Amino acid sequence: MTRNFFVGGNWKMNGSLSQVNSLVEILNNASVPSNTEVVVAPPAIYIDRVRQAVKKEIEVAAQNCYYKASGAFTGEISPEQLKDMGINWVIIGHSERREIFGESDDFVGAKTAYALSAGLGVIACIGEKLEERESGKTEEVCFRQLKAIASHVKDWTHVVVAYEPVWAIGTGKVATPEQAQETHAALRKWLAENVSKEAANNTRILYGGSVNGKNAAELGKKEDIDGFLVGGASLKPEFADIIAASSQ
Ligand SMILES: O=C[C@H](O)COP(=O)(O)O
Repeated sequence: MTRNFFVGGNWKMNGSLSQVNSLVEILNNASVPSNTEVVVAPPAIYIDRVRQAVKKEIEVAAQNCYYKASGAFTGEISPEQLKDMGINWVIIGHSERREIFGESDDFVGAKTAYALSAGLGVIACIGEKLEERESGKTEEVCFRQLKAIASHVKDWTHVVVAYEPVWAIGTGKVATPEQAQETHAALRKWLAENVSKEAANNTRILYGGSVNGKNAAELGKKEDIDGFLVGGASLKPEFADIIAASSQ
């Protein structure tokens, strides 16, 4: 099974209207290899503008959503509303949502299942903190987070897993290709043993954490690294190099 490469750009809470327009221009000029899916996640207020302005080869994602269709949930956006606006992807369970906004493993699992049932593809994020890696708990933490998703989600066809070690996010401390590969392989083995062989073979596992135009190609060569979830560098022209790296 060939897993198509997947490059996600998570803009987080960055950008102004004029910066968003410049980023769209960069994206529209970027060449997207035929084996690569590119999905960018602007702040919610700019999602529709980006969707309308960006070329069709590039999809747009939300950075978060809730797990109800509608109702008194101030500040939230439903998966149904995203679909209504032509959005087909959402990022769920980013470590910033988990850490800053207190999202639990179970909440992340429930939101993932609901978003899938509404027809969205989900980029489901997992990853360990520095102290967890240093105490040898990387796999334990990642497996716990995956298990919470698997307890809600049976069909993984539209799930993309993003492994983002928290210590590598926004720090410039990228995991080495070997470190990332080791964890990705363990995650795939976990999927084979706990979900299905099909899910293990087909599910894209992205690496996220200080990916840039220089390190992307080496990381992307590793067998179990199927793409990236990029933060800071997705706000720069070098994002086009990261997209291109997938074909090297
Ligand atoms: O969602 C993206 C990750 O948090 C990675 O962010 P970064 O590339 O700025 O380290």
